[in-house]
Amino acid sequence: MAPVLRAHALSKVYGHGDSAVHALRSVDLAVARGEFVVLLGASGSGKSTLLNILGGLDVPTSGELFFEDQPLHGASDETLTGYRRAHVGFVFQFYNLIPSLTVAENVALVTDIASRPMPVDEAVALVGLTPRSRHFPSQLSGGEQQRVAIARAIAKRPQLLLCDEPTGALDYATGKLVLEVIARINQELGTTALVITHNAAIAGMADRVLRVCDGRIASEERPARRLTPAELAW
Ligand SMILES: Nc1ncnc2c1ncn2[C@@H]1O[C@H](COP(=O)(O)OP(=O)(O)OP(=O)(O)O)[C@@H](O)[C@H]1O
Repeated sequence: MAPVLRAHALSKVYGHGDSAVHALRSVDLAVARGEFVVLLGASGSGKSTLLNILGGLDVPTSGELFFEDQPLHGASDETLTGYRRAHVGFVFQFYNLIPSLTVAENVALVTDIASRPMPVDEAVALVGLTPRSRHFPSQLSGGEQQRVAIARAIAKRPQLLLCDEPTGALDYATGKLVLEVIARINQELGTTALVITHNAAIAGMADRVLRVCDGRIASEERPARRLTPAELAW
């Protein structure tokens, strides 16, 4: 099957001259539809830069990037906004929920503007928060707030779920619950998932693990069997 994302010789340089930072150095990558990819790597290795470019939040300095057959390199801001809106759900370390809106209302913000969203209740149920649907973010734990952020990201039925350190602010047990939700969405909805983490143990959940080092994909491995988050230990 054709990859959903294809990058060729993707490079990103921030700044100029002596102060130039080579955040990505000629990255080649193809991501299969429905794949669960974990990105590991030291701080500053280029993981977020890569994820942001794949998600149309940032643009490469050079190289090519395709979503299905659509070129994203050299695309206008308008095209990138349309790409993100239609196809990409983002989850970040901090949940970025609107404090004055309930769980359901936070999710509805997205479903109101999406073209073929799932019902809000369905998105909230997928992350296991139906009983908390009318609660406000301040009434929820960190892990629950992150699950609301995931519900919001997937409610528009994106092709891609891009997660940058989704468990970075959570304790062990809570982080696992959040990862279980991401794994379930990947498997039940077939959403292609890319997850950045500092936590090598999470890699056992993946179809493929990419190690990013100094702006390059230094190695990749495909675990023989995908573990469930419950089987992970760290
Ligand atoms: N807007 C920017 N301007 C200048 N340099 C940047 C910018 N964004 C990132 N960088 C630099 O690019 C390099 C890669 O950063 P990036 O955030 O992609 O790394 P990372 O692997 O995600 O790190 P972390 O795990 O700490 O989030 C770093 O040296 C960083 O300082």
